[in-house]
Amino acid sequence: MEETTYPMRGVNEALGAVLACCAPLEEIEVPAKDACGYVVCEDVVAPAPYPFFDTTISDGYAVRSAETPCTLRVGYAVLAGNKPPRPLDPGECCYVATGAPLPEGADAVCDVESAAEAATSSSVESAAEAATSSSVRVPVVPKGKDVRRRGSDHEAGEVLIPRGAVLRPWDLGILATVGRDRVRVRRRPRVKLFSTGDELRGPYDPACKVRDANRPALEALLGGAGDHEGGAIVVDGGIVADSPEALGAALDADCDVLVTTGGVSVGRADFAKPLLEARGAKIHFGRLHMKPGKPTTFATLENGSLYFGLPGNPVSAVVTSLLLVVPALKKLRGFPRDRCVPPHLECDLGEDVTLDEIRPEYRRVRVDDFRVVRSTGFQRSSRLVSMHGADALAWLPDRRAAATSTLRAGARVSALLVSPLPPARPSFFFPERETTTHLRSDDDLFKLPRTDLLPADDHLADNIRLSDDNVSLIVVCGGIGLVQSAARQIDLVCDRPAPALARAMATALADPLQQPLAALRGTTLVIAVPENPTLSKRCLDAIRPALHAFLISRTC
Ligand SMILES: Nc1nc2c(c(=O)[nH]1)N[C@H]1C(S)=C(S)[C@@H](COP(=O)(O)OP(=O)(O)OC[C@H]3O[C@@H](n4cnc5c(N)ncnc54)[C@H](O)[C@@H]3O)O[C@H]1N2
Ligand code: MOO
Repeated sequence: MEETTYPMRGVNEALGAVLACCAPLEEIEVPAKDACGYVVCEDVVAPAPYPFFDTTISDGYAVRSAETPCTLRVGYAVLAGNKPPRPLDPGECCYVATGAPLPEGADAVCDVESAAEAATSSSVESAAEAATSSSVRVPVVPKGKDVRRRGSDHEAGEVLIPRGAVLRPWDLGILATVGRDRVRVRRRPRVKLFSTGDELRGPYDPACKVRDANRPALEALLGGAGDHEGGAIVVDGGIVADSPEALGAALDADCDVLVTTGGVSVGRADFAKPLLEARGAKIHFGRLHMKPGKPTTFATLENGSLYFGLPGNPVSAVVTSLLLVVPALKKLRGFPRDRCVPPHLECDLGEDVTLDEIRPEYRRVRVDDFRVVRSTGFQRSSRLVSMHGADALAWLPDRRAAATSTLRAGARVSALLVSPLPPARPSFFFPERETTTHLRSDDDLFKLPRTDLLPADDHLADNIRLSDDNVSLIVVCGGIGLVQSAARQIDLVCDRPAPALARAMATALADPLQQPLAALRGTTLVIAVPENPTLSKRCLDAIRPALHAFLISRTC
């Protein structure tokens, strides 16, 4: 076996080298409607105050506030887009639709609902009727009520979108609001993408052995406009045969970034590195201390293009694209450096994992409830299905660095997010109370996988029903006092009481007005403890050994 001469580089060092080579591309002007995802190169400044005139934020009556409360004649109506025909006379009001200009003399608006309420039953009975009456009774309307002043959304000269921002869909609305149909942005990089390998056939070829999975995956990843994608203009270069001549022709492509997959390892048909050397390209790194992705190569070509030689194994190609190529493309697009790299989340391992002997690993994981990571299955670098459903790449140290061969469930790991996270289960949408915050941060139970914490409110029964079948333990906070509100809801959804646990907690509390509960719903244990943080902890402490035994039996 031929031994490669390239030193093994750490991923952070490699990322630093990549970003150092990526100077933001030049500025261009694009139609504002096409500017989503571009980095803007100018401060977008409001040319005029907005709104242009004093207007109203409700459908109602423009009044002179000093005259209220009173009955007023409805002199005329102004709809949005119309001009008031004349100033308001004393004793007069006018109907105004939301967004219509206020007439001179008006300094407040009484919405139609309040006018209807203030009216006697003989005159006006509903908001709809009030809107069409010829006179209206209005209550006290303070000066300025429901008035949207000229320039109160933004003043002339205000910076609405600062230079350097990534334009989002709503920013296109802002550009439209201020009448900008073109905007200065940084050019998107042009990427040329090739797959290499004699064994490969077209991605959708019905009769073949190895279909090209890398081009469709990388074209979408590098060209996609999502937060985790590259946002480049990707040109598909097709499949390149395993020969130095064919690869050499590919390397001559005119683009900002050239990406090939395959042929970067040390095999007889792996021509990328020798060819780069022969052509005098500057090779920044040729091997990485990571799994997957070891033979990843990065170079500056003679014509100035940047070159990524990614491994042919599809997972390796995708993972190294996420960690290196997407950040490079973002830097070229003008993103600030800290926004080029995938964000990371500190998570707990949801299961024991065996570490690689030599290389730190980027394991494909899903992230549950923003805190627990679980593997997407068998992690071989040819098995692209391990990317399916992956929200993040969990960084796992190698055995030597970790001084162990296995990381246990509950261990802290850093997860690099590669897609938008799925929502947490419904219970997490409820406002955190003192107890829930306290328990979550302090209690080891909640660092274990498959535990859930619910407040004792009207939604409790529904929330227990909605909890994932995989949840082993649900802790309900409160509802165990005089009226036992949690008991009724827990009864509705649980099949069997667990009286021994309830008794142990009650004994620990020694308070007749606090009756903790315990019941089983299938194999999920539901317990209800006091809301008070000290008392809830006392309950959990009383049954902790039993809970641990129960949770472990559920995990096995
Ligand atoms: N003696 C050694 N052998 C290998 C080493 C090593 O250090 N010493 N490293 C291994 C690692 S790690 C990787 S990763 C691969 C990468 O090799 P290449 O980049 O040269 O890739 P290929 O050999 O061309 O292909 C690898 C594998 O992937 C399949 N493939 C390639 N392209 C595609 C594609 N577009 N779509 C689907 N599948 C593709 C190809 O058929 C091979 O099965 O090298 C190891 N070997
Ligand atoms: O480093 Mo390779 O990319 O694991 O299979």
